[in-house]
Amino acid sequence: MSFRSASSTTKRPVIDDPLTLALLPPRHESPDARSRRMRAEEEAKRVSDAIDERLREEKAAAKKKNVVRLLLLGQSESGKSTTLKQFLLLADNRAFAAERNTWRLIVYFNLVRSIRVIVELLEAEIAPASEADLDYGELTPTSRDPDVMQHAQTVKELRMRLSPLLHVEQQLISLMSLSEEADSAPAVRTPPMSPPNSPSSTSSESEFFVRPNSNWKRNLSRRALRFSKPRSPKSSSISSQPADGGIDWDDKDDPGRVVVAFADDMKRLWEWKVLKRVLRRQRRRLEDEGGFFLDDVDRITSRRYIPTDDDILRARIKTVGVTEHEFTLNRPNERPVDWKIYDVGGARSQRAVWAPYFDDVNVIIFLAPISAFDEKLQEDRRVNRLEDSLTLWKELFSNPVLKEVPVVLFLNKCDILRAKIEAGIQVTKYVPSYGDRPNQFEAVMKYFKTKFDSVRKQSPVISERPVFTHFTSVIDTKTTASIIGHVGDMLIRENLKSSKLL
Ligand SMILES: Nc1nc2c(ncn2[C@@H]2O[C@H](COP(=O)(O)OP(=O)(O)OP(=O)(O)O)[C@@H](O)[C@H]2O)c(=O)[nH]1
Ligand SMILES: [Mg+2]
Repeated sequence: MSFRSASSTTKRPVIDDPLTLALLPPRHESPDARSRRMRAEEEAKRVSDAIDERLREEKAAAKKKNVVRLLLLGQSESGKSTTLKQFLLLADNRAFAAERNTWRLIVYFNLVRSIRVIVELLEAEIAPASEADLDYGELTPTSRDPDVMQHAQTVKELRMRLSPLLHVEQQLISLMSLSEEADSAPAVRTPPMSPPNSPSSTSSESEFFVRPNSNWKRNLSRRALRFSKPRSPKSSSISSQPADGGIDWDDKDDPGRVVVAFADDMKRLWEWKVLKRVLRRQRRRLEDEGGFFLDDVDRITSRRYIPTDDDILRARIKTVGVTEHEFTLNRPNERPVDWKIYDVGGARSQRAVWAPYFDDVNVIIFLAPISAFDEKLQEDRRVNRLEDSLTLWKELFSNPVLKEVPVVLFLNKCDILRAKIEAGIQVTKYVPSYGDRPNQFEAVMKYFKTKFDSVRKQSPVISERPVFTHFTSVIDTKTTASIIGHVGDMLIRENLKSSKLL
């Protein structure tokens, strides 16, 4: 809305439009009258501009009011993107239908990466002692497992034999990178985060990521379907690719062909007792790590493999930057609610971008993977992952902007926590304050919750603000759907209390 003043000129233009004429200044206007008129017009313009501004603000507020804006926070691999996938599935149970062929490639990528991690673990075990391995007290190499050392030649041959399979990882990275370059946002591999001499700084420490909103999935899917390019009339009648994707047996470049060809090698390697010994020695539980598919080799290497929803939830691709997703959730007997979810990267280098979202969201889900009590941060091998989660949680509660924002805490990866406890891992060894409490799943869960509760209670800013805590395993669709329902109910209750939300 704006008022326009017609300019007063001494010489009146010849105008035959009646409305324009009506707005012209009076014919014989005195200087006083002219300045009064000009002041009035300026005032009218000021009022008009103020109204314009208020309308803009009201429109933006109304727009915000109808949308629940949710920010997912937590360290890397805490389960943020997996939680987002659960929301998308809940909004539309066919959410992944068009993406399965893309996820097939990601599952292969995760599977082959596990093989590379294993080969590198074995190689590190048989490598000649380096300076980093020396025990400076005694000036002797740290003890090597002779049972493993006697397989040194086998390990060397293994890399040779598996090289076509290891090459698939590079092939898939190129495909994903090219997909990104198509959107002029090239993908980058994260550099190893540990100090160069750290024993754990093998190349398996670096992790591939894709940039947000770069349409990498769509492009990768298109590239995946390149494998089903138009065939000659002779071959088009009998296509060896399933209609919804899967391996194209006519294309020698389809990565699935190599993955299938190495199925037995992968299974044998995973069952190799020497490997199990190395993993035990290094206290490495690959089966608890994101994107682990070695227990499903038979299924994944079947000739017509299409990922299930569960596979997609378990597949791992690291987030960098912030991705935004909008959708509508319809719940029985409730009015539909529009959601906008911000999924951020959780690695340390990514956390600087979180704060600007704090005052623009009306709920935060913070994910803390409590199974990580015995793990170190990939970015800094000196820091325990549970400690890092608590530090982040503390920082969240010292931010005054969040006084008004309800926070939901997901103490996540409870399934892995249970598996670790059942495997006999002693919590007190990694968390000495646990003392001689029973090394039992429920007791450990409760103890970790009290730690998060006490951080909140000590917060100088928001100690009174209620926090809604859930024990979660966000790869589990059924329980996560019900927890998401509770989050929705909580928002409605909070809305009634404060009339600020929804
Ligand atoms: N077993 C199990 N796996 C989980 C759980 N939550 C997440 N995962 C897996 O852990 C891996 C990492 O999860 P993501 O959702 O990618 O983690 P993120 O927080 O988005 O990580 P960044 O993008 O690096 O910040 C994935 O392979 C998930 O399938 C859980 O509760 N249980
Ligand atoms: Mg993520």
